[in-house]
Amino acid sequence: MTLRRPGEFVTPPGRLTHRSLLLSGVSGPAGDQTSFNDPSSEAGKGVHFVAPRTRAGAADQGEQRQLLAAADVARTIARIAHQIIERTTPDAEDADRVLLLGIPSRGAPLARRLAAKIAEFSGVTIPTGTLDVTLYRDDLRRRPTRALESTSLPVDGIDDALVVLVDDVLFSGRTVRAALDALRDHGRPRAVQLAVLIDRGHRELPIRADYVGKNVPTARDEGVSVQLRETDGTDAVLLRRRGTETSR
Ligand SMILES: O=P(O)(O)OC[C@H]1O[C@H](OP(=O)(O)OP(=O)(O)O)[C@H](O)[C@@H]1O
Ligand SMILES: O=c1cc[nH]c(=O)[nH]1
Repeated sequence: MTLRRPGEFVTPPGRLTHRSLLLSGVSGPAGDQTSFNDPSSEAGKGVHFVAPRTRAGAADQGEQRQLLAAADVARTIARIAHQIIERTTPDAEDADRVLLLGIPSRGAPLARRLAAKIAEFSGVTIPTGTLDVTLYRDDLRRRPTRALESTSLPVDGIDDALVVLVDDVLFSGRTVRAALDALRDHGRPRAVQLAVLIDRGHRELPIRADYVGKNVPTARDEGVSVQLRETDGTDAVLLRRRGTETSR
């Protein structure tokens, strides 16, 4: 673990090999429409379940199909940013301390982009960070050689904050489940919300997102690939044939 700025803890990628190291090292002081899964919100209705696609869907026409182009990705991120502002009112006097924590790898740049848009639209700068969930995954025995990513929490920690977890794709829900376990080792947020660019359905756990950029009905053997400038050199979302029936 290294200390970047006072109070900011960073677990370097690839350095930790055991969950106990993480625990001792970072327990610090501390559809087609964007949907908003507020149970009280009209906009959220109908987005909690995504019907499975049949195999005769668009991905059958080739090995991959573009679901979102760069401009669509930008618009979708801007829409989610507006929804986070609407729901968390970060500019209100009595607002919760809101934090955006990206789940590596692509959740991290997404969180930063959301924060930039929120600052642009509301004038409020929301602290961002990253949360590595690798050692909290429930498939470590099946895939023991995953590289560790970095955890970098805002200087004031996560206690009593409204933490918005950010990820690119929501599928089985197991990554988010791991993220909730990881969070618990860093503090006790007042509440945790989830923002994802793509919800492709096929949940295996009772988890849903509060902010969804795009619901994409998929077959289980398809794959959604989010590409971002920061990690892939370009912005796009692709639907790919995957050839496996199992989740990761
Ligand atoms: O809901 P789930 O079934 O857990 O799937 C969603 C996760 O899968 C991908 O991550 P992956 O583990 O492939 O790593 P990556 O972010 O480095 O691509 C994606 O970025 C999500 O984090
Ligand atoms: O299709 C999928 C499933 C999980 N994670 C992804 O990034 N894509």
